[in-house]
Amino acid sequence: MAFYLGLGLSSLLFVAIFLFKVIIPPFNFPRNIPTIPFYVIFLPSFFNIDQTELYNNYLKKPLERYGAVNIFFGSRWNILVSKPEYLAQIFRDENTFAKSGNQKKIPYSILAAYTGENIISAHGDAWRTYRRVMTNGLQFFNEKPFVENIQLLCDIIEEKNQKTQKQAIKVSPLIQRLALDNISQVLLSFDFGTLKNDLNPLHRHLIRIKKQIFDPFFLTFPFLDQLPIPKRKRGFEDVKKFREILVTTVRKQLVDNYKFEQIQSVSSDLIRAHNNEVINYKQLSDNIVILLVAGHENPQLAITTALYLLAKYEQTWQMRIIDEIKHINVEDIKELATLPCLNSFIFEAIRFYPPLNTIINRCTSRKCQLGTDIVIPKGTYVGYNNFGNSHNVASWGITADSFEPERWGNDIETIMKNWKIAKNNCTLSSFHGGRRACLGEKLALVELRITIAGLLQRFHITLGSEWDEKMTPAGPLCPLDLQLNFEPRKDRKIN
Ligand code: HEM
Repeated sequence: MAFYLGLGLSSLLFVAIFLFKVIIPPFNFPRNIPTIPFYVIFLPSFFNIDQTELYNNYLKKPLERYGAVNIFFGSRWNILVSKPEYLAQIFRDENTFAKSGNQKKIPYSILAAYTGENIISAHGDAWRTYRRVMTNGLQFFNEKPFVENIQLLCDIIEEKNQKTQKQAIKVSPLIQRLALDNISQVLLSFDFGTLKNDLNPLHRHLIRIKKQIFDPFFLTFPFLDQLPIPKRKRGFEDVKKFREILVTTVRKQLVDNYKFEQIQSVSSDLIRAHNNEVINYKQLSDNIVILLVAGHENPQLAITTALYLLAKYEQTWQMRIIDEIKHINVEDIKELATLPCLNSFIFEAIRFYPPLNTIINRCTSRKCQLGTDIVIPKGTYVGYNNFGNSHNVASWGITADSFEPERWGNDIETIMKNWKIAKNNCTLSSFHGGRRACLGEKLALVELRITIAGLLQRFHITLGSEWDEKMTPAGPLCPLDLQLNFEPRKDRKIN
């Protein structure tokens, strides 16, 4: 009897401590910024609201007024920032706001097993080494596969149109195939091959892993990955196998074909660094995986969003861009980079719906002060909200919530200058900023330009009539299950 009473009491105590930790931020968290009620982050799991609605209803007011809030996210209390001055300070002071990715934050999770410690998540010497090895290959690449793959995708769309008598097409799976083939060919020296065969085993393996990783319940409570749950155990096995197959494929392509000695690419640079013992096998694998993950997922989100906005503004921006691109060669990436409507549209799409919305992966290495008066204890996770930052009225004026590519300027020089200014003063943080700025920005922009131009030369795009206009409820930001009509253009350009 006494045993059961003791067990009951300790269970109650455990639940009470657990609830206390979830409901109230730690006592040493700043009191001069608002605390978002803990349940807010769970709302999209129970109600049909997307993350832009969640932001507008629960975060916008406090964030725009105070620039920072206490928020419960990913099993812990964090400080979330959206004021450009605070972001600039965080990006500048790498030592105090130290990168601390999933491998440190939730080392026991499937997510951490998947991507490990890589160029995006690492801090200090390891990060500097990765950056030295990988920067060159991420800046100089052969973009030809982007051109070939967009033609393959257009052929698939035409085939689907014929089979389904022009019903609206589900876009996300197609863009995922495009983005995977693009990045594997351009950065990793092999062809994922999903545009030619969407049932290929590596692709099916990846789809399975993505489902396990982005399971909203386990994303919210990652500590559960420590329990012997059969479904999650299978997830760990899947991740292990996928990493092995991926790294073996890349090495085989490069080393067995004796190509890597002659090739200058990010994957051959990584293999050379491994052969020269600059990095070990785990570091090689972690970075190959992150090239595939960041290299396909982020462009996939940005392309999906861009297609949605092209369809939504079909009578204005789509027409203007068609006018610009209808006679040009999609291979001519220099010319694509000079087109005002195409480029201002892409920049506005990335401002309007930043593909990576909430990023919380910095941990304070000492007690510090954000701005003039927000005192943050040591060991606190600090992150930023990109959607909030790029919709902030103080930075973007009263049209912050309107989609207006013209805000970037009318001529390409002004557009490029404004893009740079917005990144430098941190009013736009979609590609991060400072020393840890995204190394794939140039590649992603080239891919977006080629993809949009290639598609618009062959199709007029409209929103599927049945599609419910919603963004994703949590995690990466893009239209949810987007469906579009692709009407073949009569004045199609033959390249
Ligand atoms: C539209 C597409 C993209 C967006 C919006 C984007 C955004 C970002 C963001 C927000 C970060 C900081 C992440 C963090 O702190 O956790 C980042 C870092 C990074 N991104 Fe991208 N990214 C894109 C495409 C790419 C591509 C195609 C690659 C190629 C592999 C890439 C490679 C990287 C790398 C290597 C870093 C780490 C830089 C460092 O910390 O030194 N990104 N990106």
